[in-house]
Amino acid sequence: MSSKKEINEDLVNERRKCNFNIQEVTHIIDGGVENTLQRKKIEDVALNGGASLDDVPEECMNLRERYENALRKSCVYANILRNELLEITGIENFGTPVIRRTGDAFFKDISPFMLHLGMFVPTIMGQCTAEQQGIWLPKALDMQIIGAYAQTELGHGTFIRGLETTATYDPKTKEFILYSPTITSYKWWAGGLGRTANHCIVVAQLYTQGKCHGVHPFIVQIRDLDTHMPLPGIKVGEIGPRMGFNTADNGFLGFNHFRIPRMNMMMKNAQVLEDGTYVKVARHGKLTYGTMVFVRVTLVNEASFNLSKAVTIAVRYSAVRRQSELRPGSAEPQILDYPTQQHKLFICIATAHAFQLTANWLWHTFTVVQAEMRKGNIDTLPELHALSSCLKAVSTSDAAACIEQCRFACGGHGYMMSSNLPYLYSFVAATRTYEGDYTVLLLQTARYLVKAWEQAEAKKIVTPTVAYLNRCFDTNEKVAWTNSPEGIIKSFQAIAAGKISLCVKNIRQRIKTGMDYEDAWLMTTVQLVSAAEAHCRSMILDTYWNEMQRLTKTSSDNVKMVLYQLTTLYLVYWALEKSGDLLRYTSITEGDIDLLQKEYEDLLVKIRPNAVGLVDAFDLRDEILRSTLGSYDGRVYERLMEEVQKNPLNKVPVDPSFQKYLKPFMKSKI
Ligand SMILES: CCCCCCCCCC/C=C\CCCCCCC/C=C/C(=O)SCCNC(=O)CCNC(=O)[C@H](O)C(C)(C)COP(=O)(O)OP(=O)(O)OC[C@H]1O[C@@H](n2cnc3c(N)ncnc32)[C@H](O)[C@@H]1OP(=O)(O)O
Ligand SMILES: Cc1cc2nc3c(=O)[nH]c(=O)nc-3n(C[C@H](O)[C@H](O)[C@H](O)COP(=O)(O)OP(=O)(O)OC[C@H]3O[C@@H](n4cnc5c(N)ncnc54)[C@H](O)[C@@H]3O)c2cc1C
Repeated sequence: MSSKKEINEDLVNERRKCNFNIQEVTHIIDGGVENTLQRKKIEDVALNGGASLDDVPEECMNLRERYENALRKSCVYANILRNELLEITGIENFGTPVIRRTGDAFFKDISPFMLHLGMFVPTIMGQCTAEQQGIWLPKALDMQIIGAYAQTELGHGTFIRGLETTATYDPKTKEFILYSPTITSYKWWAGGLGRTANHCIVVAQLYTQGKCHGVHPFIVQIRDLDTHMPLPGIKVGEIGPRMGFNTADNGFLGFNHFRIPRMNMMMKNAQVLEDGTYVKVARHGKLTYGTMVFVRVTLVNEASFNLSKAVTIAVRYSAVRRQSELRPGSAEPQILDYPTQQHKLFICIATAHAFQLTANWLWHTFTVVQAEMRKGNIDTLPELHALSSCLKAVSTSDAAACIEQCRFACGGHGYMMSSNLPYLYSFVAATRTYEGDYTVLLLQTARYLVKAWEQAEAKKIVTPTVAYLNRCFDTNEKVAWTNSPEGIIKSFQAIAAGKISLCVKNIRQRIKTGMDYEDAWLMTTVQLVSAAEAHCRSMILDTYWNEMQRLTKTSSDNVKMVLYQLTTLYLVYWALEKSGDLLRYTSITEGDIDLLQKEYEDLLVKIRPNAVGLVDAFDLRDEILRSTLGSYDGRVYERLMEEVQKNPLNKVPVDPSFQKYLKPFMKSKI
């Protein structure tokens, strides 16, 4: 066991073995040297005081203490944010992933301000007119008002058109009347709504001049700004303990004929004039869903970031942990030396890279589409919706599975809250559901793919992300298998095209048997989800491979080599995972699959000496990792012991409940 200041010897050796320049890889992950410098600057400012650390671990507090503690830290952090960080990032980038990342040094669970910054402010930016932004944005950015995003109801989350809350315009008073007509119409789940927010965005069915115009967003004050009491006509509270997000005070909200001024309707995309006339401004009916698209785009980055944390913890721990013996009497190996452990972990490093590069690419696409829309061109929105839907679904789902694998890789200690792995898992598991459930979003992408297929069939040129359909359309034969990165990507495109084609064929056949289109679609949804997933995987593989090629053009040889090995590992891993599909849609043989398996195992051996270097390259400060198992110095056992001292149960040698229950119980007769 190392002394307090020392770095664990095994980790020292691992770092000595690493044969590439770690900083170079950090710059690639960050998207350039400038970004790394900016990130470090933000981290230095945000984490300067080490204000994040709790005397008692969050998990040892009761619900109320946890909430209060999270609020205390949120205020500390928000002060740093508005007084110092905003100046560094600029308003337009204040929600930058880097700020989100430094926030994790303060909260193991979640900040009650998360939704204010993550959705309330972006919705004001995206759904308000310039005049409305002038009113709300400065107050929101300065946190004079704190908001939530209340869309989901007890009865409906997925099906937004089915929301029941009504906002009825009264031209006499120039107000909207908000009403919750049923128990299922109560808003449910909104983060920050239960105890913290004094305002929220409410998505409600708009009625004016006796007609319903569908769901629209409104900005609503729900609590008094001085007393914080709910305003008359508002019923608000916390929904109760959940698997994670326990400090986010997710809330419920009901309205009893609650009135808000006309101008509190967010009017960028549609307006209600003083006399009650409804005016549609937007050229696309779904622009009111804009905040969701934005958050889905950011969630791909979230998936990568959280996974990079989990795998840093698990790889460092696996270098420190020794277990079993390979031969009788031999020294216990580091568990990282077991190929099965490498199989669990190296794919997680590669996945974090794949999602990071895909997230950067998606963010760029998002900004291009936004710029086009500002010019009045909405043609690229459907493609963005299809892209962000499937990438959000697959990246959050894969990241959750990988984080759970990292926990498995840490054995019993991984189950400790102090490892931080359970927190990471519960956070990312929620991302698979919120902001659009996995299946539901893949079905949105499937709609787009079926249309694209029909266009390809009509010999029309389709959009860039589905351009492979034009190429694959005429191929009746199986695609020729070649074992190369390009060959694997092409094969995945063939799988996606084959699956989409089959879906279209099955829908048409079902219609021929007398089904209407909706039923034929419904009966094909299992295959449609699979087709959308295949399309998404082909895009991730393609983006990861091509972006890594581009980004390493000027890198040193060893960096090129290790990143090539990692990218190839990812491609080969997925080829093996989907070998059934490859056998169906390409000319791959059993022999080729054996070769792929061998290549995969060889790659594990090659990557092994650089494993710790690769996770060090994520450059995650200990304050952000917050893990007894994953710190840079590898003092795993000391930290586990230190954590025991902080456990309130250990404050007294005999628990008071002994006298109360255990002693009388033991002394009682059977
Ligand atoms: C001080 C402390 C600091 C702490 C640090 C803070 C740092 C801040 C930074 C934070 C950064 C990141 C973290 C963010 C974290 C956020 C946490 C979020 C928590 C969770 C929030 C929520 O969950 S909010 C609620 C989300 N709800 C949903 O997503 C619902 C899902 N359902 C839907 O989207 C729709 O109902 C659905 C699309 C499924 C169907 O809609 P519907 O109207 O019925 O449409 P359809 O009939 O199916 O389709 C019609 C056509 O419309 C097209 N379409 C649908 N949606 C869109 C769209 N969004 N854009 C464009 N087009 C769309 C669809 O494709 C159809 O087209 P077609 O041509 O007719 O086929
Ligand atoms: C931690 C957390 C935080 C949240 N924060 C917020 C927030 O701040 N604001 C907010 O408004 N909401 C929030 N939500 C709500 C969230 O957006 C919804 O829970 C989510 O969109 C899923 O909707 P649902 O709960 O109605 O699930 P349901 O739609 O009821 O899904 C249940 C099952 O039915 C399936 N299903 C549903 N519809 C279909 C379909 N058409 N085809 C096939 N299968 C279908 C789904 O795949 C799923 O398996 C939060 C949720 C969580 C868990």
